[in-house]
Amino acid sequence: MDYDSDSDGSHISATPPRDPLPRRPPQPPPKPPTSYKSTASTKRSSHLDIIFKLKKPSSSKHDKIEPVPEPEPIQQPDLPSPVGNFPFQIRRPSDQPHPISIGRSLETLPAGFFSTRRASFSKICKPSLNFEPETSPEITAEPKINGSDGLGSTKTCNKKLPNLIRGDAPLPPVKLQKRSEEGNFVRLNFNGYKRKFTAKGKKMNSYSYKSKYFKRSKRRVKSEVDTGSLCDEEGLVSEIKLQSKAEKPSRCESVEAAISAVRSAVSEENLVRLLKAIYGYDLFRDGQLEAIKMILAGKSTMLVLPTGAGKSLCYQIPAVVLPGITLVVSPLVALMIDQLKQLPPMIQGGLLSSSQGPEEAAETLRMVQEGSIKVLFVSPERFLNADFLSIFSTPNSTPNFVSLVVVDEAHCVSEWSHNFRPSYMRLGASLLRAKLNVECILAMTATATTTTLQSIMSALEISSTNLIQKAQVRDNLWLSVSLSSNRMKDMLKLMKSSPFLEAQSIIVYCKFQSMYSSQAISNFYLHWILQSETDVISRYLCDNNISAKSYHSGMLARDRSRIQELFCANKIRVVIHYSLPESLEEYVQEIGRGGRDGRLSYCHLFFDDVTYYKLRSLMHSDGVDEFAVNKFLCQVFADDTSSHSKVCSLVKELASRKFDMKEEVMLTLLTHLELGETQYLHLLPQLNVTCTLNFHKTSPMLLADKDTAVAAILKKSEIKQGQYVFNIPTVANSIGVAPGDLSNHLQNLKAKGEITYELKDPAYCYKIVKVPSDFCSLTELLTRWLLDIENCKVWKLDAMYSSAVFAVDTCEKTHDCNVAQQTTYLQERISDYFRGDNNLDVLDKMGQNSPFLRADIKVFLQSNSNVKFTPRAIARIMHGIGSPAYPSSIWSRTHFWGRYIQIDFKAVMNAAKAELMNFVGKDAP
Ligand SMILES: Nc1ncnc2c1ncn2[C@@H]1O[C@H](COP(=O)(O)OP(=O)(O)OP(=O)(O)O)[C@@H](O)[C@H]1O
Repeated sequence: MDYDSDSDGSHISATPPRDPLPRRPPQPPPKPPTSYKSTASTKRSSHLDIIFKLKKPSSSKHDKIEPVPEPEPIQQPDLPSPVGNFPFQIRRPSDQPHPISIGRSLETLPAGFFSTRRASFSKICKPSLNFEPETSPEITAEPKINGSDGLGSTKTCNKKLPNLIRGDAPLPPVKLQKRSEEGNFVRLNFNGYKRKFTAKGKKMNSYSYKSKYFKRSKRRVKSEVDTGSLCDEEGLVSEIKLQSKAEKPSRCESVEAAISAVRSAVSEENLVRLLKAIYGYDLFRDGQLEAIKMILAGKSTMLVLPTGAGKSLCYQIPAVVLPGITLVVSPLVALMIDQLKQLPPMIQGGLLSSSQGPEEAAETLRMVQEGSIKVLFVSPERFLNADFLSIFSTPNSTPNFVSLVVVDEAHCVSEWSHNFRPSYMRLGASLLRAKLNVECILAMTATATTTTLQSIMSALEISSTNLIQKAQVRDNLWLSVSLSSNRMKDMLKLMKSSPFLEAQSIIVYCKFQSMYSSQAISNFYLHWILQSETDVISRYLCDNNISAKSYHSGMLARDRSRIQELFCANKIRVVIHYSLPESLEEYVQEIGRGGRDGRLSYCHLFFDDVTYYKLRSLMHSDGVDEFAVNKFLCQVFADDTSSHSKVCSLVKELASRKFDMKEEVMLTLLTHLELGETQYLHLLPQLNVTCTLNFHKTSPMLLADKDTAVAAILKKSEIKQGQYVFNIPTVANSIGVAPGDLSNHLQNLKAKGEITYELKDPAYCYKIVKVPSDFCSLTELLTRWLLDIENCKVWKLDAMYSSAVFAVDTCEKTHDCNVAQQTTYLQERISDYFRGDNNLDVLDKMGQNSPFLRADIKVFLQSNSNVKFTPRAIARIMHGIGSPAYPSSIWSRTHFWGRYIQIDFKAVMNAAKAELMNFVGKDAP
């Protein structure tokens, strides 16, 4: 395949670029869904005409690669915005001038449509959303959630701010921000003022002082008072709660006494006493006491509490009472660090992460073994490590036995959740019991549908009677939604209106990062630059005198943690979604960043159809076909030998391109092959498998005479430019040692000055346990499973989009648009969704066909006749999404990139399949 070909001749198009298309017949009436699995048949047709304004298209390549577009000026005069009202109108799509109904027309977009600037803003003279709640609560209203805030909260932002992506950026490659739960958002100190505080000490747990993570700039932290604020040069202010040293001794004594009391009798009275002694709180919040009692009774528990409702306390209290270690499994290092920081001073904590140096990890393990760590945070990948597991396979009498395993973000266990992680599949109850000898498991999440809960509880063997579930959205969050065709302008207006204007801290969630090309210093190359939407928006806000900082996964960890620290402890009063979330789970989790101290907070969501279409396409970016799964399986088992002790490896990048499969998808398949009904393989920790080695002291032959490893290296290496290049597992297998042992041996030789070497090519490593007897049925099974996951993601997005459309519609109907009405509607909708209500209305606004689709595919195939395509690869290109074998940096240059984003992905795949059959006769896959 020629990736360098810039011109594919695809400027010749069957689609008349700017002519209006014939109308499609109206959509059939909606059908109620049956289950998320049968997405295609369960989605309801739109009863609304969803429209959007078509901008003058740009078909020039150069238009596509313009730098970040600035928002267009508002064409119409500003309407007065009454205080407390939305500064613009919430409207149904049909309010837009010159509507083009997606239901009836516009099956294709002119080339480059999505690369044009944003549609211009138009104001509508319709009733506006009134932000005055019926009961007129103040923004400083007291907590509404159960229980009191006692000493106030120290824990505010932190963790799992979901992986977001981008908004309506111009076409060249649409790309989700690197998936990370740390989030991509703009954080604001709306008032932008600076305050200087001095403070007396930092809150630390007894272990944390050793960690590099807790070093803080002395310039910014000085000690004086118990509660202070940090302030950086740009005026972002964050409050930190600090613990007075004088308080410690008496507190420790009362904690000891309270722990003994609970150990002798797990009564409510004793637990409240312990709560007071450790945290200073007077009351448990809803669900906490019940969960703690259940865990202390040794019962595995499923806990579903909203974000910020106080889940951490539900394992921290048992951790001090139970005799052994509490292992907390978290999906992200940032999350672990944050949770470790939040441990009360009397709970000794530690963490093990891949980002630690060997000395730091060894020190933590030493402390674990001597029993001086009570709470240990680990990633699920750690469970692949036999050495780690062996530490805990000890009798209950030793200091390092595990009393409790906490699975945080437990929804990651389920493939039907919004954030499935294959490594979480490893946390099945049978493995935890067998390897860790643990009886009690606590699974915690803030967002899970009934289906997700069922799959978590079945994997972790938690009885249905041990489910503690409270409302998914706290009632101190006021929710509103508006459709916007110029989100930047609308957001600015929103922020400059009440009550947003009064808020000190605002989070703006963004979705995408996009690649923009820019002329490089040398004129010969075009460079692609990753630009995060958060950067664009924060720059725009700063230009408009609002102090804002960008925070996204593409930033340096150091910069990120500085911004996080500065903002973290602030009481976030406003959450703005600049882009549609991918699911109601994601929405709920993100709005949960607001009002964590229980005070009233406002959450506004902007949505638009363009973002919806882009996201809908992206939901198909992980999908794979039977053909690819079959090729993948053949490769995985290609190395089968009679000896099952041999280690096989699959270089991630190469395999990903070869099978056109994302790395996470390959890992999902491999994990299924290990943990599915039949165990076909045993996964090992990932390794860099390609070694490039130089000899320095002794000649290679002489060294090989006395060293069998070196002899094997000489035998199995290729010599490239005088260097020995070999595969670590291959050499290790040939001398019957583990790859890790060979690596250690190489390190010794290096220390003696004999060799230098470099390792590259991260690879999945595994041992084959059993070769499948029937590749075809296994292929079919795995493909079906992945397809169900793909459909589930699409359904979740449709449910999110429909909720936004219906919330706007609800407002429209009342002509009064009070934010309370939207809040009530969204709360009900969210609870129906999480309950798994089968009557949930879900719009299906995707077109099913276009008269030009087949003809365009034909032209595309003709102009790329030297390239092999699958129907899915063609559909991805027509939807403007890159894949490992057809990267967006190359394929976004085609004229057809993203042209059929509004036609259902499967319909495009079917058309591509038919055209491929015509084009290559019987050879189409
Ligand atoms: N009983 C209580 N009384 C007062 N404040 C509490 C109580 N329990 C917890 N909190 C405070 O509530 C805040 C949020 O708690 P926590 O971080 O445990 O929430 P969470 O449910 O784990 O949130 P997330 O879903 O983001 O992980 C913390 O500041 C915590 O100290």
